[in-house]
Amino acid sequence: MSFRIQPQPPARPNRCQLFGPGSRPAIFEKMAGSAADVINLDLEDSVSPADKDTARANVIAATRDIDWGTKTLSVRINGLDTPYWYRDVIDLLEQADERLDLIMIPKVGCAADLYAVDALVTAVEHAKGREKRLGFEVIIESAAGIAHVEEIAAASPRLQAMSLGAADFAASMGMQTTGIGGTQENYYMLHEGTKHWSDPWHWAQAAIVAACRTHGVLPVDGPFGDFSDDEGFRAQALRSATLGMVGKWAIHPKQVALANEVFTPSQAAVAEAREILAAMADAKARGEGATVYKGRLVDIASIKQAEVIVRQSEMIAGG
Ligand SMILES: CC(=O)SCCNC(=O)CCNC(=O)[C@H](O)C(C)(C)COP(=O)(O)OP(=O)(O)OC[C@H]1O[C@@H](n2cnc3c(N)ncnc32)[C@H](O)[C@@H]1OP(=O)(O)O
Ligand SMILES: O=CC(=O)O
Ligand SMILES: [Mg+2]
Repeated sequence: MSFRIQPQPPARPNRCQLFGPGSRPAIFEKMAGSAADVINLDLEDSVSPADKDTARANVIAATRDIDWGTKTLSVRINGLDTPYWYRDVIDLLEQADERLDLIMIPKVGCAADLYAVDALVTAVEHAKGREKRLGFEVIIESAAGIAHVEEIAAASPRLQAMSLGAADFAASMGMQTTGIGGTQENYYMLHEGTKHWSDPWHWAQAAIVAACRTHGVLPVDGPFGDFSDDEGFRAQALRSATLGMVGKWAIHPKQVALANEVFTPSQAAVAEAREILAAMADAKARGEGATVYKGRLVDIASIKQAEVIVRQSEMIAGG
């Protein structure tokens, strides 16, 4: 137990983060017109080294020239192990419109990574007199990242969201797969001759959710590479939502509606949550801490569970 109140994460919708390469400005208007809550313009792994400077210029122009509506606008910078990241940060902070909400820092391995970026961002913000304080999001996608996930979640007051990056994570962990998320053919239990597939991403997701919930950060599931497999995407997203994640990346526009559907609490789920709250209000009026709802126990913890669903639904409706 702890006497500390668990902090709430930022109250903004984050059901789907739509990615697009910064080197492909022709799709920026399409991204802006999508139903994604968050837009991630990429300067990192979807951009070839030869295109890094052009992509950076495209993205900076897009913060000024494109109407992003009420979306959260984020740019994924290059990793701290590259020669590009400092120029990404300086040019974005010196030249991008204050419409930019977040930068996403990939491949974070320890809290000091965020400290370093925070120091640079803070210096340029002061030097340029930027009034809007830039937020951060990070990707956990390495062995070091998952080993230090809790200190990373606590590392900066700018941090708003943390994603699992299945592709780089698999590579860093030495996993025998080229799949990006989803079921892995060889990860099964055998019971009386029948295969039961298990979820190799589960433990990392659970670690991320726990770190995020401890420190008031939004936990997000990253990419699902096979964009021709809608049911595979939905199954992965449903598992993530059940574990406590608030959204998932889309690496193709057809994944946006799938993510929004899964991470928006259904009308039935909201109605049931409200009924549980009503049943508990009646129980409280009778001086009881526990009661029966549809043949099952509900008690004071059930109020908190129901409030998670109602709060998420109201926040999405209001956003
Ligand atoms: C592991 C990681 O790091 S994941 C994150 C980094 N990766 C990325 O950002 C990749 C993002 N996705 C993409 O670049 C592209 O979607 C690709 C390369 C996967 C596929 O691109 P295409 O071959 O153009 O796909 P496709 O032909 O199916 O596109 C259909 C339509 O959607 C548009 N489109 C494609 N990708 C996007 C996108 N990310 N956002 C918005 N619109 C898009 C196309 O322009 C096309 O529009 P049209 O019908 O008006 O012509
Ligand atoms: O950056 C994302 C990943 O899966 O790697
Ligand atoms: Mg990656």
